[in-house]
Amino acid sequence: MPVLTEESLIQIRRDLHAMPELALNEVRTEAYLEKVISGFNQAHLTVKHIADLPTALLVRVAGSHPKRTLGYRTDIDALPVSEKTGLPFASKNPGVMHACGHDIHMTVALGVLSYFSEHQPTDNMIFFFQPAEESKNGGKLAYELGVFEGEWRPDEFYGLHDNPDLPAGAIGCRMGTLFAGTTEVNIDLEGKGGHAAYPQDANDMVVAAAQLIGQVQTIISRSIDPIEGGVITLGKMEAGTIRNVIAGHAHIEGTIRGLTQTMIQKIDQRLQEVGAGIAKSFNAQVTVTLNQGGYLPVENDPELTRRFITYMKQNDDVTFIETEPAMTGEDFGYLLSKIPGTMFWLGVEDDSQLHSATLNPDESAIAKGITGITGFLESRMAD
Ligand SMILES: CC(=O)N[C@@H](CCC[C@H](N)C(=O)O)C(=O)O
Repeated sequence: MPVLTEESLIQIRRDLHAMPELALNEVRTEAYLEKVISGFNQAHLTVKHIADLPTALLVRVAGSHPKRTLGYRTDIDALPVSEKTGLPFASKNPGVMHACGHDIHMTVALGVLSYFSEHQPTDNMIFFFQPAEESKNGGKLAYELGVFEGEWRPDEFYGLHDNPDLPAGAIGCRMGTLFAGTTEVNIDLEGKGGHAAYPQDANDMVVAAAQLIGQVQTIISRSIDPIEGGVITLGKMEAGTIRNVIAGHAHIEGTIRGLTQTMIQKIDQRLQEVGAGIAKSFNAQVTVTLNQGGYLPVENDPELTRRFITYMKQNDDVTFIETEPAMTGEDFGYLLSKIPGTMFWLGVEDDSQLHSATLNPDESAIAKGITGITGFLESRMAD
């Protein structure tokens, strides 16, 4: 059985791109991945399912002379974004899109796995196809279900994220913190609805929500050290039903970003305080619900990351770029808080940003990524 060709990798990526599924609903995606893997040389492979996390998939490759177990993780979920790329292989699932490039991530993981299914590694390997990265903490769920126990526990964990700002196929990484930690924010404002003509008898939650949003935007600019920085984005708001009814309820969803836990906790606290202030001044009930889940800052392990960067810099086939920390979040941060490892970027050069309806990653990154990653993992096994 040959290792996946560049042509078949592109086809796999396009198939996956056309069938995006949301967090914890990746049923067809999981089945597709399993079908592709069933075509690999099975001599040293063991597949594992998790009853309580049915869209997750793990594959163990038994090493010939194992000194350790190397883990490689890819996320598999998509986003509630309506695709506007116009590509022939665009999403066939309306309102859902691989707008964060997890189709590229999965294809690279399959390429690396197919290589090691043909070239038995010396160390053991665990490939983790993880559901629910964009929300619902799939990495943390898996860890807490005891998935990484016994022979399924990696000693080191590696994973990538695609990056449209880097040249296609380039590897980006840094020592220390690569990605921010995040807190998911839900805010419910409860007042009293009424007739548009009689505001004196109602308690308008559209006005209260507008004030709250304005005040929230002062948290970063007035309460946070600008050298450290942070982000609050309120990405969704719902209130009211019709123009001439005063809304008695408003709902807001957002996300907080900070590069340290201390910073995230400070922003969390200020948000609670602003919510309490709005509740008081509008005589309303304001419930601020914060959930960090597994989205801890992504902290690269010093020694493993030094080895990773050294390998990538010395490899003539790899364009390596030292990157700054990013305010993107990743629940791989949770897994790296339990198991040392390295997260890195794979360049996919595109004008559109991650989470954009027009994201169109450069597919030439796939083969280059696989070459760099398999080379690094083999060099790690030789240590
Ligand atoms: C790489 C990336 O875009 N990741 C997502 C992770 C979501 C974090 C969490 N659900 C939140 O929204 O707070 C991101 O939005 O950065």
